[in-house]
Amino acid sequence: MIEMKDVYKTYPNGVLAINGISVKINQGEFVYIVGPSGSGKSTFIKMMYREEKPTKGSIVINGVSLENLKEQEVPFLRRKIGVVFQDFKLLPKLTVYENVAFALEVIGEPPRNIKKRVLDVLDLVQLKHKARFFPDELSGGEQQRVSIARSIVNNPSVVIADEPTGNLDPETSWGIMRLLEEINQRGTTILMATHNKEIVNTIRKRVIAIEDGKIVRDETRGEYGLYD
Ligand SMILES: Nc1ncnc2c1ncn2[C@@H]1O[C@H](COP(=O)(O)OP(=O)(O)OP(=O)(O)O)[C@@H](O)[C@H]1O
Repeated sequence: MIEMKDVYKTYPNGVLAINGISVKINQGEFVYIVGPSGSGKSTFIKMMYREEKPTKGSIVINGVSLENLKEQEVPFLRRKIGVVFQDFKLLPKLTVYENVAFALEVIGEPPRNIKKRVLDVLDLVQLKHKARFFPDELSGGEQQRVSIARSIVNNPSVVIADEPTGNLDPETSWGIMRLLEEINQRGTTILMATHNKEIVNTIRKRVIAIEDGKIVRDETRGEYGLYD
């Protein structure tokens, strides 16, 4: 479970990005985070994987309080949380296989476990046949599937996706959604910040809407709302 209590975030330049958020997200939920541009969606999710720290308030993920987490413990948190970005963030000089394997190597996974695990997740995202390709030899949708494979290769309990379909055409975006739903059906919590109205209104899930750094709406089977 993810629990935020009275969280505030002011950036060093004085911008108040999160203005008092409390929320609970249960294991296995699929949650869309929506809201206008600049409303605080990315800041909200960045605090969950400790890319940003709250100025005030507490965040507890699966019983681990992020407040008391020491810098050297952050990699342990990142094992429990997979992250997917709009611009994929693959390493250009590594192959598809190596990009995914790297996520296991950095956490010291024994080499004998790595090969099977990487091939299993590449199979899940249907890219086993492109394991030796480099990122610039793949389409945008394929690159996003590699980045999703990388995000789940450690078996995290949560996957956080910041506009995962933002750079993709509509048809490719539906494919990415099917994959995220499949991962969710295996028990992984998914948090997805998105501007994709059509997806939110078609694949209905919990919707948390953020405006001016506050939650203004939290609905079990919500709609996108009137944002651009
Ligand atoms: N690193 C930073 N330093 C200072 N201000 C920041 C930083 N990151 C974000 N902000 C500001 O915090 C506010 C919230 O930004 P955030 O990126 O969380 O919004 P968002 O809802 O994700 O927007 P978008 O939908 O455009 O991605 C904005 O006013 C933004 O300018």
